[in-house]
Amino acid sequence: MTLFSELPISPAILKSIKRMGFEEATPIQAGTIPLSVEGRDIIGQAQTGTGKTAAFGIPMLEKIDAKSPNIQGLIIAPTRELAIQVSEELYKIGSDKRVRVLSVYGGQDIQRQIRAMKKNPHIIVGTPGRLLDHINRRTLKLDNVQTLVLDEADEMLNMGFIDDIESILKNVPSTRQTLLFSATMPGPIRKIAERFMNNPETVSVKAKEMTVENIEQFFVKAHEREKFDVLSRLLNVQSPELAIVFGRTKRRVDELARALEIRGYMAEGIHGDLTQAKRMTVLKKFKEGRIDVLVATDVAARGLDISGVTHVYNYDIPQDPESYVHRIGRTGRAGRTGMAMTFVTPREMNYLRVVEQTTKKKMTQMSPPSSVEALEGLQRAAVDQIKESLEKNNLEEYKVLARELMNENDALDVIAAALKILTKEPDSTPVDITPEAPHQGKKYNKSSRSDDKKYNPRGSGNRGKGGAQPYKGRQRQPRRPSTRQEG
Ligand SMILES: Nc1ncnc2c1ncn2[C@@H]1O[C@H](COP(=O)(O)OP(=O)(O)OP(=O)(O)O)[C@@H](O)[C@H]1O
Ligand SMILES: [Mg+2]
Repeated sequence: MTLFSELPISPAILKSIKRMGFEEATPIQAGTIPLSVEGRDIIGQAQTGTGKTAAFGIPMLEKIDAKSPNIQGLIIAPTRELAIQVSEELYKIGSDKRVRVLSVYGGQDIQRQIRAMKKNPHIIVGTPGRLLDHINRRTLKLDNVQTLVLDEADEMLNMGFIDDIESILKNVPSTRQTLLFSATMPGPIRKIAERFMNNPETVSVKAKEMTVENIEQFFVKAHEREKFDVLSRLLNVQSPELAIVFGRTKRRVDELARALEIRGYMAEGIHGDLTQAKRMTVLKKFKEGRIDVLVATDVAARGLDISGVTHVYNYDIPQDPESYVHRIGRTGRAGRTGMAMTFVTPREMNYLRVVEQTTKKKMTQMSPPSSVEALEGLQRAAVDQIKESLEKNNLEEYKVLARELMNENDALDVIAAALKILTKEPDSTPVDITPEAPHQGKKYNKSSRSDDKKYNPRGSGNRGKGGAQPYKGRQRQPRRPSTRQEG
């Protein structure tokens, strides 16, 4: 156990960390902060939700000269929401030191960002596309950058992003310190990473499994046509506080969100084709609990830290084992517990085993709940509501009427009636979901991209993305034209 006070951290930053409620450093923080403060290049790998942001953020903030007007730190993140989140966390850690942090990302007014740039931020957190845009407009000067971080490094160095990263790096001094962090770091990507680094030290928090122990992992066998009913029943039985449902394509996400809404769930979708304003409102509503099911593509798989996510459902099995690790890692963060359910069609069973081999963790088979169990789940939720109300103990105004009901009826009947009214009985309104072809595990290839990435003409990694076609056996999916890259 290491306390933050035992690490080489200055008083101003310690003060901010303390205010955030952190006392003990997590293993990745204890393992990398001293090395990083010394100036070493680091590849840091540790499980999801174990504090990698502060692990790279604290040493970067340590080195900032808050009196200088220059940009001294650059962090590149794969999605806009993650760039925002990382900049918020760094702002908090650096607030007593008065470090200025700015996030720049696509979908936001560029003029506004240019104005913000004139206020001399010390640290920029950005997505690759928008960073390049600023570099090309000469509105971003990176010659004084001393620390560079690639958050979700393996994703950033994957085919879809590598060219942009290389172009950005040409504008950063080669004397910089480079820090790469992720929960996953496949071998071939580590090789690419080393090209950008100077004698890097790898700090990998040793764990038996790649996934976090306190996430219970299940798989549910279901045919494509059964998946939606299985999902509704699971939601009814498990009544998550907040749940994320991952689907393979944007269309899938739209259809699922709509279908869940029709069946009476508070659900909305998020994916790369929505406007940035919409993406942000959906995420805000989810964080505030105004919706409790977020349906998402892999755009929400990496890095997002939303407290209260108790359940992750992989409605479609992820494209690669890394995506599995990151998706389920949206729950079970910072020591909390969580549950992950992966839907698998009979033909995807072999691929499920590939995922298990990579994560070194077996998933437990769960049988889909019956309609009776689903109803019981909903009834239990109603009972919980009553118990909660009893605890609040503010029922005085209802007691006169309650007494009246009890005088005229049997008490058990009265309670049963109240329960029946409170129970949100299962809804079977028909919904329309276009079937997807199964994941073709055998042809599994590391260059598989999530739907929000640039189309990669070199790889064969576009399987499963032509989900618009009704399932026609083993037919190859049509090639998908280039999609806009996250900017
Ligand atoms: N030392 C600490 N003590 C308590 N909480 C912490 C500590 N460090 C970080 N946290 C909190 O833990 C949560 C997860 O941290 P963070 O998002 O940095 O994880 P991560 O390792 O980057 O995960 P991912 O791989 O999913 O990106 C955050 O809410 C963060 O504020
Ligand atoms: Mg992270």
